[in-house]
Amino acid sequence: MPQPVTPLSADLAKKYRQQRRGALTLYGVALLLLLSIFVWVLYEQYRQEIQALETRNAARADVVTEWAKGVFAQSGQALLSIAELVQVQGIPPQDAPSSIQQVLRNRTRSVEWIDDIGIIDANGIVQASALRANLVGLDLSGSAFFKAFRDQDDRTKMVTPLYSALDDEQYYLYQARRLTRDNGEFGGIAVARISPLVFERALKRLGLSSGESIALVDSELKLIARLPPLEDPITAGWQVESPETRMMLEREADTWSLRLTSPLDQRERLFQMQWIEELPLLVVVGEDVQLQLANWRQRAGILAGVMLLIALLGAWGVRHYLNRLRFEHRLHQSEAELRISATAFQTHLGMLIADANGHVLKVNNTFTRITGYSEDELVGKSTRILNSGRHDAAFYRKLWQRVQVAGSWEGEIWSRRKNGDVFPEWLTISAVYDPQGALTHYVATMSDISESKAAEQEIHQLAFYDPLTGLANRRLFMDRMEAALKDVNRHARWGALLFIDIDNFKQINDTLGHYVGDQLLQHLARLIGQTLRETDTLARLGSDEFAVLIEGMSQSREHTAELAENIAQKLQDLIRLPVMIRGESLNVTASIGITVVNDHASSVDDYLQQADMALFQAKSSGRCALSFFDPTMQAELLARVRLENELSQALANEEWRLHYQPQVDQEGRCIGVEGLLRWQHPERGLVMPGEFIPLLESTELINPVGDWVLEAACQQLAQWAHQPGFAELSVAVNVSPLQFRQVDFVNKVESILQRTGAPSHRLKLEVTESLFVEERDDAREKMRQLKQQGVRFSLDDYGTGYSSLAYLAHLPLDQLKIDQSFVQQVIDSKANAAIVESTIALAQSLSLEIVAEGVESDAQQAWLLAHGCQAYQGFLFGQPMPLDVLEAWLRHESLAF
Ligand SMILES: Nc1nc2c(ncn2[C@@H]2O[C@H](COP(=O)(O)O[C@H]3[C@@H](O)[C@H](n4cnc5c(=O)[nH]c(N)nc54)O[C@@H]3COP(=O)(O)O)[C@@H](O)[C@H]2O)c(=O)[nH]1
Repeated sequence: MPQPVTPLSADLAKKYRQQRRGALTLYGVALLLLLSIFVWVLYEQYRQEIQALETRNAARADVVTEWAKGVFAQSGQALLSIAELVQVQGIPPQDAPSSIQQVLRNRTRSVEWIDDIGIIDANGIVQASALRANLVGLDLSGSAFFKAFRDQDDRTKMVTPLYSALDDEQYYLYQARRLTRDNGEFGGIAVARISPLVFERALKRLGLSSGESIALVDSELKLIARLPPLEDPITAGWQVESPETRMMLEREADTWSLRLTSPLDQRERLFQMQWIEELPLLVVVGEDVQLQLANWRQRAGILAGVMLLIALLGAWGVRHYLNRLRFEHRLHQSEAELRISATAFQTHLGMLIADANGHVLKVNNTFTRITGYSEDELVGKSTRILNSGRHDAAFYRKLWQRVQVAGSWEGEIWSRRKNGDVFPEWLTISAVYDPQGALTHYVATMSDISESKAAEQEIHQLAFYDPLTGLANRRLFMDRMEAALKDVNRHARWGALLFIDIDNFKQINDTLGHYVGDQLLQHLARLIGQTLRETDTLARLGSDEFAVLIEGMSQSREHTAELAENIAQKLQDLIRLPVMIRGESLNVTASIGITVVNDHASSVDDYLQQADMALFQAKSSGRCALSFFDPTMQAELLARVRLENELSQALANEEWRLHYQPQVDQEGRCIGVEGLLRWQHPERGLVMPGEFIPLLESTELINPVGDWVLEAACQQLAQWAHQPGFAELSVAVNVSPLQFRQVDFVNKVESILQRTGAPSHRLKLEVTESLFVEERDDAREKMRQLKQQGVRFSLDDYGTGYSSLAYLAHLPLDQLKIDQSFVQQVIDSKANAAIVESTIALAQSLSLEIVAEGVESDAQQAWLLAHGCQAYQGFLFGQPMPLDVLEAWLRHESLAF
């Protein structure tokens, strides 16, 4: 019992893909999260580092600021004491050094960073200098800081940016204090000169960490002091060019922090800048960012390493998981495939697995069912056990070569069942290779195609063979003809095509029944087949029509025709031999049409048509005839076909006309007319019945056309019935035997009479003796029925047939019509005269009217009258004429009688 194959491998693959996608997504999300945390931690640390740096810088800046403030507070104190002293003592004159000079010196010495102290009077003249007597008397009234004190009453003290000293051209800071007299007036200023070196020395004492820088800059961004010290030319008074710093100065903030590349040593630093309150001094503390972030970078490196490790561990885990997933998926897939294989193995196809040596390893149930061998009987055996013996060694050699080269072979092959039956199968053999490319197995699938082969054979048989005789049918015959035409050309040898038609076969069928007819056909098929060579083709094309194709007969047309004629005669002789079927001895003959196949330019249809025409000609010349195709006959037949087509359209095109020929009595008075059919052809004009009546009869078109004649004649009778001079006229019409034999002929005539209202006793139907050759009783009965309606009958063309007089006597006839061939010879031929005489006598004895047709001369009329015939029809009295001409003629004649 095959197991259900679920889930399908497509589902498995989908599930596997989903799980794999899930795992990868989870890993990716975790990695992203971890990376985010890592970045966040690093950023936080960085931020803290920078913050710590800023805090440290600010603290340092505060220290420097406080220290600088202290410096200027001390020197300011010294200046204050001098100011108080001057207020008390006043400014001594230049030439009288006083104790004030000493005070100035003392103060200069007491505050180590004061380079010199001087006093400038209210006019801006240097009055005293602690250390530089040469400065005394110098006029500084134009200096900015002096003007500031002189012009601003409320200014008490001031520290200047760096100024270059006039004496030594060194840069100094100047700290000044207003001197006020007792009366409160401006008394000048006390000025302390402070060397920038004092700051440098002081900063050195602060001690710098690596990468740290501390600088003091004046309000005009001139460098006062800087640690670590810079090399020449960057010394005190050096103008710091830093757009960022200038920008910050312009913002007028007290303190700020910014990160920039130092314009002094080009190292990137985080700077803390801070104005020293009330002093034109800017403290700039910087820390080398890269140096300070070294630890942070180290930590970041470690963190990145950890992060990478985690990512790798995660990747390893995911990979491991995916591998496991893949393994499980393959496992499931393999299981599913195994189940599929197991199920597939048990299919409606027979399956066999053999090893590389062709020894059976396994077969399925279907194989067992088809071959009859159980698995146990086959396992270990060579697959040759199944060979049917219908194929030679070369066949099997090619088969296995194909398997080796292409990896597989498939085709139709005969095999043998266990019970010995040979059967056709559709076999597929596939070679199986291991991953190294070595052949390991063969897998064969097979299906028993006996039934489909049989059906195929049957279909082929039905499609190409006649079921009754087993001969080729028209289709197969046409194919063979096609092939033969090619051969004619290739081998330059002519052939012949014979159409054989059994004479009067229909009669045999009708009289002896279809079974006998079939038996006869089978007998003839065998007979003809035995006579012909194997290379000839015999086919049954229609009910009793056989065709024979004989190829490669001769290189000359005449010889081919001669041979074909001999064969045809031989066949006719054989067919003529009596045969016993169902106790009946049958003698049949055959007509044969022959055409020589000599030209590949003509098509198969052309040749079939030629043979058909030849057969038609043969049959036209009577039973057991033989005829060769004649091109003139072909032209005639084509004309006939064209005429047939035109005739079939004539009724619809209203091309039929009825002309009337008068019939007169011995006085010349018109006693009736004969209606004669004419065809008003659109191109050929008026066509006489001799040209078309036979064709109308052979195509049975005579029936509808005959109906039209009857209808036209009756309508005319009805019209004349009320016209004086016409009412007494009878109208005779020719009725073909075919028309008369119609089952409903009597009904048709009756209904025409009824419909038109024609007086039935004025209608005369002209019938010929041939009507009574077959089914004479039926004819007589129909005549009798119509006679009861008043219709009259005339026996036309009397004398040309061989009617039994005894039988004629029993027919309900009214008139005998002497054929014109006798009438016209009545004067010149005694024989004809005798026939006419006896005909008149017969009519008289049977009490029949007698009318002579074809009377052309007075002598003929006189003779006829002399011998008792008193009614005449002929050109002597009038030709067949259209109605209006006839009516005019009658009026003229009626005047005459
Ligand atoms: N079934 C039908 N057959 C018909 C019909 N109409 C005519 N026919 C048959 O055609 C035959 C020829 O007819 P047609 O050519 O019209 O010839 C008729 C006369 O014209 C001709 N005739 C009469 N008098 C003379 C004469 O003095 N000389 C002369 N050479 N010919 C003459 O005879 C024909 C009449 O013959 P018949 O019918 O036997 O009286 C015609 O024979 C019919 O068989 C039709 O409607 N249906």
